[in-house]
Amino acid sequence: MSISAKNLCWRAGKKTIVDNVSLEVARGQTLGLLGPNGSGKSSLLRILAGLRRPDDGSVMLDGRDVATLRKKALAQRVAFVEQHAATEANIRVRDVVKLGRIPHHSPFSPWSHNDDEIVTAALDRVGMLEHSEQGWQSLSGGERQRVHIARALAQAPSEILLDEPTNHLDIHHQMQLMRLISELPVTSIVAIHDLNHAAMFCDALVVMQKGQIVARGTPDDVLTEAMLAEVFQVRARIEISPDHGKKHIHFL
Ligand SMILES: Nc1ncnc2c1ncn2[C@@H]1O[C@H](COP(=O)(O)OP(=O)(O)OP(=O)(O)O)[C@@H](O)[C@H]1O
Repeated sequence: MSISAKNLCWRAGKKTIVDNVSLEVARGQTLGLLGPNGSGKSSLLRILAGLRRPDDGSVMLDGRDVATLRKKALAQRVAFVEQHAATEANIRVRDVVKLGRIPHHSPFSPWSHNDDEIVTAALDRVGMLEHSEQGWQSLSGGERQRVHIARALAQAPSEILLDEPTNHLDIHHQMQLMRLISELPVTSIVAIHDLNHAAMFCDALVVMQKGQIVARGTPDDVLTEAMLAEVFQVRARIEISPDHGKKHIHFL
């Protein structure tokens, strides 16, 4: 397995935020992480990214415990796009994306033409190449989000974790980004609220509720009217879309 977690628990005070979570994602697969607000998705992603030590359990990358990896080695393979990622300084868009190359350099390895090409390709993939020279502070919310994703791509990760990456994006860019994530030859775990996008773009889904995994499997298996009623407290009618052949949810 590319990334796996075994019996993860994380507590804040007396509250158990992530409660005995185990999961596995095969190389190149896209796992969607669903759940109501406050169900523990961001907390779980932070643990999987190695930013937070679990109180119990372990995260493995290709069978190796991340707790044994040095920070730099972890950053060379795992990229994380956080929900409220902030960049304070007013640096150019291109320089923000260049930050993604830092884990691949040492004080003795100079910036190379290859790095430039990787940064250019990452900007191009999110449609931000023409904004390369623009200052960060002048970008719109959606443009900033796309630059954060370009930075993660420039990191050339083998695993990418994204916390609600389509926040701030218009529908065209939401679709473009979800398609990009699903087509990347990279293992992806993406926290997502749009259940129709989850059906269209994810290989597998995990549903969280109160810190626990309450459903898992293919989108076809997981997205049921009963699950939506139970976990999200909404009434819905689900059909197979005649257009893309995946489940499509009509909220009632
Ligand atoms: N450091 C912390 N201390 C105390 N409680 C916390 C801490 N971090 C998160 N929580 C709580 O843990 C729960 C899960 O939060 P988390 O952000 O992981 O949920 P989420 O599923 O990502 O939610 P959303 O969909 O709203 O982004 C929430 O009730 C939150 O208030």
